[in-house]
Amino acid sequence: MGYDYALVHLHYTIPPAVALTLCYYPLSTSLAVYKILFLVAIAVISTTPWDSYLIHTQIWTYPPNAIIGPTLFRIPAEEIFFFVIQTYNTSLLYLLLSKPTFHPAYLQGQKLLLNDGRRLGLRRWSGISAIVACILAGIGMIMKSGEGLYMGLILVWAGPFVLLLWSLAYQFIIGLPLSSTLIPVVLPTLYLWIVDTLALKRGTWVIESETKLGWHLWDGLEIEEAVFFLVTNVLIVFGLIAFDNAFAILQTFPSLFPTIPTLPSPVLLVQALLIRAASYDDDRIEGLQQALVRLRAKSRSFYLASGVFQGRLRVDLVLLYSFCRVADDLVDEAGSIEEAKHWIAKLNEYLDVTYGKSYVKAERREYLISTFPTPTQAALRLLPASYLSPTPLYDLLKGFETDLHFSSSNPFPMKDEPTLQVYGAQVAGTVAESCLELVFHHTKTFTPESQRRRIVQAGGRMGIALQYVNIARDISVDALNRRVYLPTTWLKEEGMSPENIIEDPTSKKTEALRQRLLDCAFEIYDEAKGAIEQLPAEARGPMRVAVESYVEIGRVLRQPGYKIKAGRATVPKLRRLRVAWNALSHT
Ligand SMILES: CC(C)=CCC/C(C)=C/CC/C(C)=C/CC/C(C)=C/[C@@H]1[C@@H](COP(=O)(O)OP(=O)(O)O)[C@]1(C)CC/C=C(\C)CC/C=C(\C)CCC=C(C)C
Repeated sequence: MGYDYALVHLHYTIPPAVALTLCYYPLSTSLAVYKILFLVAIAVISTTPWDSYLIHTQIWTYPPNAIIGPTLFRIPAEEIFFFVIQTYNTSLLYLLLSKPTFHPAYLQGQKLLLNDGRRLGLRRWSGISAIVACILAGIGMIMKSGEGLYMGLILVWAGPFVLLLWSLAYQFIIGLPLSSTLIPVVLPTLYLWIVDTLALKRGTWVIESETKLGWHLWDGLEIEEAVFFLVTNVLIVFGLIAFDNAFAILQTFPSLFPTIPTLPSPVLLVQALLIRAASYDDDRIEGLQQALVRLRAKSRSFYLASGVFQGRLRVDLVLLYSFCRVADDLVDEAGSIEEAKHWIAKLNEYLDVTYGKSYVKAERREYLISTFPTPTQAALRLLPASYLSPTPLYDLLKGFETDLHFSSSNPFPMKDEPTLQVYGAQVAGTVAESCLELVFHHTKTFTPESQRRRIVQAGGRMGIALQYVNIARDISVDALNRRVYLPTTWLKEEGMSPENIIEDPTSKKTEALRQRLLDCAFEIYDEAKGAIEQLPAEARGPMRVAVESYVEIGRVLRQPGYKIKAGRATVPKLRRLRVAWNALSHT
């Protein structure tokens, strides 16, 4: 009996497990726990017979003075623990690195396959050929026995699993960012190579000389060990990618899978993976890709927050953002007030079509194509209207109409704070209400009607707070467009007029008014934030991140001596990450 192998765990595998757990804990979800348990179970079940055979045939031995004693099918308890902890560590690293990835945007439908099909097909078959070649080489080594035996056994054991996962999920394996594919394989592999070198040198485990090739990757690291750790990490990461690929299919196509369980069964996951790409809704995939690009380009705060929402709620929030953004841009970027009015009228008509007031639903698509510019069509078409009530959306358009007053007979419509509140409620309170409708639709927890009403009311108030932050941030940018959202009554109190702001949006008096607006924003925020804790548990943390990452812009603006650079206040990336972390860790 000895503690050498146990000490390897104590020194090298448990510390990274603790560190990764602490990092991932605030981001963890029941789906993530399910994925890890699923993978650990497969790792233990698939490795045990193979490892037991290696020990039985003495290809691989453990000196009795290096292990504590208990075994399962001759495998020391420390070794079984290795299967578990390696799978756990690599999985956590993958989950951490792939958290921001919006998997539905990486699906490849028929249209995309037609464009890129040859290149993809070539890569697919190259992968299959390489894996099959490794398996055949492994069979050859086993048949020859002798020095290639251990390498042959590794290739023949791991090869079919890699082949299966590659065949099912090669599009994702090729298409996902390298941070979700290469890095979670390379980092743990390098680390385990170093640990293995130390363990082999100390004699914690021994590879018999007659059944190994005798090649070394570096001094003390046998090639078989290097390949073993590489392929096991490849298997773990490919397994997780295949899971995410299947879940992305379930999440993206309500027409194929009208409802999905929070924890999909392995059978459902395989069913999803086996669906032919020809049955995917190409337009939906393309629309989701565009929505993601729009969100990433236009809102750092909501892009960051979108990463912590899950499943179909995340998909629909991204689509709602895209709809609101496109509608806002159509009006804001119009060349004249007439054109802006035209777009508001068309958007109103589009809502009529969508909600079936004056047209039959089949005409919706036709109306869209004949009315709106091509780049905006997918965002408008993919609005998740069946779960959203129309009133907040019509009210949002009313808010856009208020913006048109700035260049008409009433150039400064924000005469006092109540008027500003109404405007805030229209352009942002409505958005909050729509977001909350999606939350209630997509979460399982039952929220009584009276509680929903209270939450929606507080959400509306929070929307106003965020809109105030938005206005406080954009005083200079808005002044360039001859827009002053600061209430005229406040300006009068300072002996100013809206024109003074347009002439000099950076004066001391303007700064004081910015702080006054922020004070109001924070007062409303303080009053409304408690309602987030009444939301279904699975939406609370993500909603805190969405709200806090936007409110942080206001905190930056309130810092004494803060100077706005390049026209707009921004929150540095690390600070945004810290805000998200704190929002998720909040209990
Ligand atoms: C996580 C995720 C993807 C969320 C999506 C949120 C969403 C749908 C946002 C839509 C934003 C948008 C383009 C609206 C059009 C009107 C508008 C411009 C509103 C202003 C947003 C500012 O965005 P941005 O800075 O990009 O705009 P400009 O560049 O200045 O044009 C607003 C400030 C409104 C944002 C308000 C919300 C998202 C509501 C937030 C409140 C909740 C979700 C409720 C919180 C819940 C409780 C219970 C308190």
